[in-house]
Amino acid sequence: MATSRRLARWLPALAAPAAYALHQSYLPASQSSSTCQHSQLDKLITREHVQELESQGFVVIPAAVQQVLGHAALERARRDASSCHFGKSSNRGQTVRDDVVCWISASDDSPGEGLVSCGALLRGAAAALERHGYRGSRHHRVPLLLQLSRFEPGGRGYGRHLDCNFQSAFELGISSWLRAAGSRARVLTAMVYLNDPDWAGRDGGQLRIFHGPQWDGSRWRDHTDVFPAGGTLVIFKSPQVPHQVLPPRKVDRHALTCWIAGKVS
Ligand SMILES: O=C(O)CCC(=O)C(=O)O
Ligand SMILES: [Fe+2]
Repeated sequence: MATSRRLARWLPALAAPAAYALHQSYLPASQSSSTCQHSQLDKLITREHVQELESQGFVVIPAAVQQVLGHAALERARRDASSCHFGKSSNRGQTVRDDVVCWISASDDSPGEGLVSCGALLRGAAAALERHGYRGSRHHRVPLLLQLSRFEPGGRGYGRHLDCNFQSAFELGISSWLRAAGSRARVLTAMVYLNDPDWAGRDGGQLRIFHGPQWDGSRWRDHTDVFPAGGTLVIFKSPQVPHQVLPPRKVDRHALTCWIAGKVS
């Protein structure tokens, strides 16, 4: 009797750390942002970029790969991307999603020199933002695995979504909710496009970022379309910025994505 009363007293105290440990075990392997610093990216990113990200939720830096790593590196990464082995993503949910993906490991050279150098650039984004005073989130963790996605012409793109899944354990069921721990921890999405640098309007495939009403000088718009031109770097706040991918029209569309975890400030 005394034992069961003691157990009843200790059980809640034991359950909380156990639940925390279980939750942590579902987070993707990651490193602190300071271990992923990229000195050339630190020079490209400015205080103005950081202010744009803080105020409007996203920032777009055209030709970032070319400026930091050079044109040849972008071409190497494009070649590497075209020879990856892609499969359907396990994270499909209710949203239309017609891409195929391949996971690129930061601790492995096998995806090719071009992809590895673009991955290192992306993985340096959190440290570069911190260096220039970013305050939107903190305690950044950078994953070891990056997503390479391919959208093919004729598909439906990727419907409007957030990169964080905030559905409750009741809605998802406990095991899917635990598996979504990594997605809930995301605070920043950093992406580079590995396409033709001259990607144009007729090619489709825009990333449509929804930001609420903004005056663009001639009319109110609630979204901005970003062309996935090769080398463009896009960073946005994962929990707050809904976005979608319009279907590409003629050629395959490749993007390398790094989801940075942390705490929203
Ligand atoms: O490729 C893009 O532009 C965005 C892809 C995307 O939204 C995602 O993978 O979650
Ligand atoms: Fe997304």
